[in-house]
Amino acid sequence: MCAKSVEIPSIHRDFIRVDLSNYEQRRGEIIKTLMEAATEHGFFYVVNHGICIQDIRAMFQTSHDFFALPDQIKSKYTIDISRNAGWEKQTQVRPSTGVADLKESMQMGYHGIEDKWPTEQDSPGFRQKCEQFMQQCNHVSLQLLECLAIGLGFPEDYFTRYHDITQSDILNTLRLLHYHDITGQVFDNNYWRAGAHTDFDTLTLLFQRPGENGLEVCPGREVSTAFGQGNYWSAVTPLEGDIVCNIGDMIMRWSDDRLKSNFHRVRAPGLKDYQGARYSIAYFNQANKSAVIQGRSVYIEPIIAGDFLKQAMERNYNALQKLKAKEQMDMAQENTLGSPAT
Ligand SMILES: O=C(O)CCC(=O)C(=O)O
Ligand SMILES: [Fe+2]
Repeated sequence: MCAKSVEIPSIHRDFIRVDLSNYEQRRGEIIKTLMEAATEHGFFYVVNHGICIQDIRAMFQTSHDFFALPDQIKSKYTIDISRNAGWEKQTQVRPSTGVADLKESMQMGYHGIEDKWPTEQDSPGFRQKCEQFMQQCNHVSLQLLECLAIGLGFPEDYFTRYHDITQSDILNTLRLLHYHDITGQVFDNNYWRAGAHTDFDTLTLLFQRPGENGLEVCPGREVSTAFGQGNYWSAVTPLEGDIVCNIGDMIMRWSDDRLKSNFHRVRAPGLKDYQGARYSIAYFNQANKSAVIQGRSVYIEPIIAGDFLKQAMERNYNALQKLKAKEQMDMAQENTLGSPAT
């Protein structure tokens, strides 16, 4: 399965740039461009979004400083999967690869995670910077969600009223990612900085740093089977200040598949590439846990957002168990075939 996803060829794509400047005056134009981007590629750049480069750089610096702490300190904030908050290092195994991503990450939410915020002593300014950045990401996200609702023919608050960060059941998450420096190292084909996956959420905002390449997408309608075994992968080049946005599974279902969530991954660079560290920052929008996700034509069966996520995680877990069982069977078969005849 993993080897196959490597075999999919790559092509260059120019992803659509959605310009959010003069939002109120240009909303109609923005909706048009956004709908094209969200229904065709599912991945697009968002530019002139109002988060200034200095703030983005400062957030990256905060992330860098946190990850530079000894593991002993970071492990005080080890991830709690049930709250999707905290620190993990090389523990996320994707069903597309069967091995842990070559990365560490730190996830923070809005409510109920007091024990997962690093103390001021451990990471000065971390909480304040993250919370400020989350507010900025939320502002951009609400504009995009509003435009998507109108573009789909719904009332403008159709999605935004279910992404209410003042509610205690908000699931929006800020994820800081650090892919380690692997200079001089060579990994097998099934090792990825982030294995192929779709996001479970409604809308992801992703910040990258120039030169730290590796993000690839298998866009929209072309994905036909599981784990990125669609037609072509395309690189999503990091452009400083621009946000890379992608549609997630939750809003794909909510929109009866009109908005397209698609597979993406982060390649582990080879010896000929830049193999230094990569830092990225993702802001995942998810509907409030109690929100009802209901389509109008294809997915008319309502589902609570919390259950949707639970089911998505269970599907992932089951796919991983299946992969492991298959690997064990293959290994047992190889051993049998390879054992000397008696
Ligand atoms: O780091 C990246 O560029 C992508 C991360 C990602 O896809 C994720 O965390 O879901
Ligand atoms: Fe992702």
